[in-house]
Amino acid sequence: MAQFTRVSRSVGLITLQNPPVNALSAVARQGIVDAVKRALSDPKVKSVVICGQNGIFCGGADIKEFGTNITGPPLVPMIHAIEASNKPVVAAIEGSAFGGGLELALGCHYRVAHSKAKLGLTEVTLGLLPAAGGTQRLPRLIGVPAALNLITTGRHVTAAEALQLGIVDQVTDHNAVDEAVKFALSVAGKSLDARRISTYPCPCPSDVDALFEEVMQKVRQSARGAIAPIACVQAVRAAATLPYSQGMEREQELMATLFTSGQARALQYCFFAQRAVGRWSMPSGARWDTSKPRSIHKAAVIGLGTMGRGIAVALAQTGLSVVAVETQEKQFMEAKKMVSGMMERGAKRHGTAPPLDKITYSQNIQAVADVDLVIEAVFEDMALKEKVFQQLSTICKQGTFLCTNTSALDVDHLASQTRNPELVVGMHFFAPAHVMKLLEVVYGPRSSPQAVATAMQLGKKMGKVSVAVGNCRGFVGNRMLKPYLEQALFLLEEGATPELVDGALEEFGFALGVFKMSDLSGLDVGWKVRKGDGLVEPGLASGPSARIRQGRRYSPLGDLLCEQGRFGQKTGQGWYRYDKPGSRVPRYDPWLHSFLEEYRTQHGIVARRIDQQEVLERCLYALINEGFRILEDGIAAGPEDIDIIYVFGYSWPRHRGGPMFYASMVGLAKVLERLEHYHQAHPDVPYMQPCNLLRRLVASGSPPVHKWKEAIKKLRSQL
Ligand SMILES: C/C=C(\C)C(=O)SCCNC(=O)CCNC(=O)[C@H](O)C(C)(C)COP(=O)(O)OP(=O)(O)OC[C@H]1O[C@@H](n2cnc3c(N)ncnc32)[C@H](O)[C@@H]1OP(=O)(O)O
Repeated sequence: MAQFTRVSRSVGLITLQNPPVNALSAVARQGIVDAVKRALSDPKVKSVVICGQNGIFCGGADIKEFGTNITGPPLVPMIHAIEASNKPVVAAIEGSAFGGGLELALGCHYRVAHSKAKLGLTEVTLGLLPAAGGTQRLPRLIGVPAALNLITTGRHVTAAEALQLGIVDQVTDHNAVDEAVKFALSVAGKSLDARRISTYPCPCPSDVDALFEEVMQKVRQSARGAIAPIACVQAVRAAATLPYSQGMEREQELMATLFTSGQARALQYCFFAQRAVGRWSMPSGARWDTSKPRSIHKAAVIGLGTMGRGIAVALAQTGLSVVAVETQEKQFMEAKKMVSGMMERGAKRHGTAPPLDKITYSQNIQAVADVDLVIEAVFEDMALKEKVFQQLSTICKQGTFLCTNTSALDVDHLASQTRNPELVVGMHFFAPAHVMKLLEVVYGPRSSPQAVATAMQLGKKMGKVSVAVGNCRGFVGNRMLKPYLEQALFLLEEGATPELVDGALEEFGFALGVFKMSDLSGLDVGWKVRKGDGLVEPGLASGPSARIRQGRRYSPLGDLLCEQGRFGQKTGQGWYRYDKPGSRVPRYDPWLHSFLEEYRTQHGIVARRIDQQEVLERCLYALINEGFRILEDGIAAGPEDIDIIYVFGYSWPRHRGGPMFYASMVGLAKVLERLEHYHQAHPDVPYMQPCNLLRRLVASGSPPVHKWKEAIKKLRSQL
């Protein structure tokens, strides 16, 4: 797992060999310890280079080992032995040096990086801290403020930035291992006294307390309840205030509390879940590894509203030729200006040229005749979309994939409007489409595996986390959101306030509570959908039927607000009030509170005290129960798919691992018991009735989340 060879006569070359990312597994660590010993004891070796095979230095500790009985030599003494060596050791960094990989490099006396390499102390993203000396060495090397930034965010830096910060000594466009060997030859025999980072004093600003207080406040705010970033600040503080050996003790102490925490488990689950969703499968048996995608060179976007503009930008930024079609004159002119502005701002941020020439605009749908793939992004109206699909089916060349960016509508019905329904899939982007990472790829019963594979691959190329899901109203994300939103409204009816509900959800870790989020998205969006579904009945201000639709409990609160022209941020009033239309800071609105009181009186509801726990249980368990139904229906292939959709598309706090992982952490029996309780209390809310799959999982001993897929398969075969 680490090969030792002698090169250029006197350089000991140690190559990490643990594909695919040269992670520091027990065997790899043993290999390094053995190879270092060999290099140090070989009198012909005057200096040493450590590199990784296949163009990647090291992806850090082996995450798969966490939670198991870890054997083999620990990282800290291994890195100390390298630093203490009396022969110079040079790290040759190609590809990635992340987490323990960068900590290993910081134990070396010199670092040479390829210009395309990326470096980072990424442990915080896994709920940990850089506990192989990273929190103690990095601040000594680059100073406290820069180290805090890297360690608390886990962000990746380019080789150029690493050079600027002083993390690496040389950057090369040539072969980094060859350059490191040359470097090692040049430093052989030189004193290493000034090269051991652990011996450096930590450069510190004069007012350490003030600095750390300020940083801690900022980190707490952005952490949304995650504990690892806080522990990272505490560990760096130890570097700034204690001698190295005591700092190391503090690092280990803090790590011990993180290592076994539920948050670390959740974040590590997300790491693997994110990769697992790429290995998609369909109920037909079609899979990622047996379905060949087609290359897309030219794509079209139909409809340049908010979504269409974002999609066009995202496609152009991927390097594709894009035909952007908008038939309405006013929208066409406005969209052209907006799209160019979005690309220019994006390019400025990345220091690149805006890909303006990648997009051609047209007001005529005939312009899409020769594209490989179309993404329809017209208004969310089935009749309009039907018409567009009928046109596309006759205009486009043979074999063009036809995709719809719908957030809820029936993809199979749209496929039925075309000559080749197998070429039709849904591509559900999230707003703003050029920024948000999530893409739901929706397959209908007639979508071909190739169409799904192509949309999944295109999503990946666009930098999206793509999840393949089945076709049903709202797919996965929005279908689960519906009971969540409804519960929030019912809670208001019963005595809660928007502030109370949002406060509970934000404390849980959501960036925005449900009412702030609705104000941001626009209340009119849901109103329009409810009108389309025949749920809005303006005449029914009171009486028992005012709060019942289709035999189920219904809350008209949202409709009543919309009737008042309160659409949220855009009108300056919604569940909160805003200083002016378009303002973003929600403020307490006395009008809304009187309105709620009047509403309750009108409907004979006596407000009761509702606590945060009830808010969380009702909103989250309703959403989770729908998640189980989605699994039962085969709309999502596994809990990982649902969790990744929620983490990337709905700001579910990553350190809680997604709704299905969260349910497994709470305990399925407890979720079942609470759902039963709430269903008994609210029998007119059918979706609170615990789903059969949940009952069966509990009956089969509540297997851990990574075993659900298998358990579901078994349960299905028993039916
Ligand atoms: C204390 C804690 C310490 C000291 C640590 O070091 S914690 C680990 C810190 N390391 C990281 O955070 C890096 C994690 N890995 C990545 O960011 C990326 O994998 C990569 C940039 C290194 C490579 O990216 P890419 O080429 O796109 O490949 P994938 O991400 O798809 O990964 C390929 C497979 O390798 C598995 N993998 C990646 N890193 C590790 C790791 N550190 N330990 C174990 N396995 C790892 C990854 O899961 C993929 O496998 P599958 O899941 O697809 O089976």
